[in-house]
Amino acid sequence: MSTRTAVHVSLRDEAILTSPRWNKGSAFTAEERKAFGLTGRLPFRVNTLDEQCERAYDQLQSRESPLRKNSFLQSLKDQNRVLYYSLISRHLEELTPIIYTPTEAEAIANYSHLFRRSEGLYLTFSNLSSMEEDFIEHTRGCNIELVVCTDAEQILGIGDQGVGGIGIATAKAAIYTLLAGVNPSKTLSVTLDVGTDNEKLLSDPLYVGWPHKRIRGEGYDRFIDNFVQLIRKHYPHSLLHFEDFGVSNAKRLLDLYSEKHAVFNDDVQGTGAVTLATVMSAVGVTKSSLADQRIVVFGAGTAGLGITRQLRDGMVALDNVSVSDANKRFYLLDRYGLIKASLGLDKIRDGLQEFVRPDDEWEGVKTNAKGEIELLEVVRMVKPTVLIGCSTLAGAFTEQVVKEMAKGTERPIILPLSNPTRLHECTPEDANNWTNGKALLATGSPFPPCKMPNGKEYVVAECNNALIYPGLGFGAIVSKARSLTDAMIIAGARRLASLAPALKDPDDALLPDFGSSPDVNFEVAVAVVEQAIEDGVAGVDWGGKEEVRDKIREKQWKPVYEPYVYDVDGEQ
Ligand SMILES: NC(=O)C1=CN([C@@H]2O[C@H](COP(=O)(O)OP(=O)(O)OC[C@H]3O[C@@H](n4cnc5c(N)ncnc54)[C@H](O)[C@@H]3O)[C@@H](O)[C@H]2O)C=CC1
Ligand SMILES: CC(=O)C(=O)O
Ligand SMILES: [Mg+2]
Repeated sequence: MSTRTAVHVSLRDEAILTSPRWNKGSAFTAEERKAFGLTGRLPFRVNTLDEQCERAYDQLQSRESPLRKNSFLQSLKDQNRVLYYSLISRHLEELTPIIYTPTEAEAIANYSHLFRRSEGLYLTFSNLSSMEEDFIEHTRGCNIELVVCTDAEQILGIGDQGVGGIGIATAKAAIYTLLAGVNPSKTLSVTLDVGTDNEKLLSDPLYVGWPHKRIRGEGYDRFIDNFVQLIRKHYPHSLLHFEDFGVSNAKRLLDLYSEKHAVFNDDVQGTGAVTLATVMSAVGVTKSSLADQRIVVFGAGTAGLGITRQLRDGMVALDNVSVSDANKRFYLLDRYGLIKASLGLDKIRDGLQEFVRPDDEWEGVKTNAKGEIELLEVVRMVKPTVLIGCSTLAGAFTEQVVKEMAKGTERPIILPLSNPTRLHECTPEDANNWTNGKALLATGSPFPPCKMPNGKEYVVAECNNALIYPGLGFGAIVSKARSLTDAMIIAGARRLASLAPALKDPDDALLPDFGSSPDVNFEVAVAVVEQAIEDGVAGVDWGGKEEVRDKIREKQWKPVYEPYVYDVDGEQ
């Protein structure tokens, strides 16, 4: 007999079997079958969750392509939530790339053709007048703690995906549950459908989103503001996570709302934090400090700027250098080559000004026909110790660039972070070969280990924000923090860096593997809560460090079946 307290549930019969939240399928016990009118609706045998996972895993294996596995898992999620999370938790390293990058990018790009049933909340620009009603209808009876939203303008590295963006919101929310233990019933995934500029989608007769050019300017701002005000009104203590907004909106919206609500932009802050941890781990191997690095960032968009600012803030906080000295350690490039003063205001986006290089520093340096200074020249001149790619330009880190970098530094730190896999600036294997195994590497999507010249394998760390954002967000949620402060983010990054295998063995990976990401995110959440309490922004008053750990553990949702009793006034 189970000693767990039974949950009171009011759904019966077909309604409970078709509710992904409550359905247990063949695992309903004999008593539950009787109480919920299921005896004749299920085959005789009562399965355990272990048996169900074994069967589901076999079924999954019969699908060959990653995309088919992705849609199988999506169906499973629609049928039985506990089974979905339990199955993935048991095969985390194998199945995360199926439900997240890289496969989810393919699922999103084909969203309208794969569409079977709704997931999350679709708020459409043309239905602005019913936004609140739609919102209330969808969230009735829920106690939402986390909202993940996207406007889908820059999904991973594949650009504008219109309504298909719901796929990244739900994938990011699922990762919160898998890696941090956020209760899936308390999360809301939202796509803000403001149209799309993706011509392929607009001309597709099967496109299920709003077939309209993307709304920009005042209309867009009003729509987003309506949405944010709804969240503030109905769920004032929730965390609002922005994902894959375009470069002209991501940082702007974060700044606009950060004083008013607990907001988090994953591409800016999550990517910044995981990259800070990676570089901290790498400088541990090279026995130098953050502030000693010369850092080239290729692709100065949302992620590029988020990474740059976070590394800069890390230098200031941890190495005690001034902001202006720290700014000088960075060299940013975008479509127009090196970002230098003479590029002019139209080519230098807001937020980049602090990192613009003076022209006189580059006198005499070779330019291309358009007068731009390209990556190879920058590498020649700067002799960077760190090279980061977030440009979506596959192959940008050529053999020549990487070899040039290796001439100027003993252990080049190279992070091709663009997703999905096919968009990486170089493969780790190439970077490893071109540097005779000297490069310290991490990538945005998973890659197999590289063979070192001495025959050993080098495990390539996955520098993906998923290694840290679930812990950052969960820490903010459980501490009831009014905001996710810079200090909380740095605390999370430091905790992640402290868990790097390379700390113990310099030939090992720069970050822990995804198999251990639940433990890693737990530690990140602990660091975030401790910092929130120290900074006085937490809404809880937990005493010692052990209490923080116990409370976080208590609040984690786990994919296990709770016993149910039928109750006409129970949950639904
Ligand atoms: N590993 C991770 O955790 C993360 C990886 N990313 C990846 O980073 C990439 C960029 O994402 P966002 O910053 O959100 O996009 P974004 O569109 O804001 O930034 C991309 C930047 O690269 C620039 N760019 C494009 N072509 C270029 C070229 N030929 N040369 C130089 N610069 C060029 C663009 O002008 C833009 O400024 C994507 O592939 C995304 O998947 C983003 C967030 C997290
Ligand atoms: C990982 C992620 O957030 C991105 O590639 O956009
Ligand atoms: Mg993203």
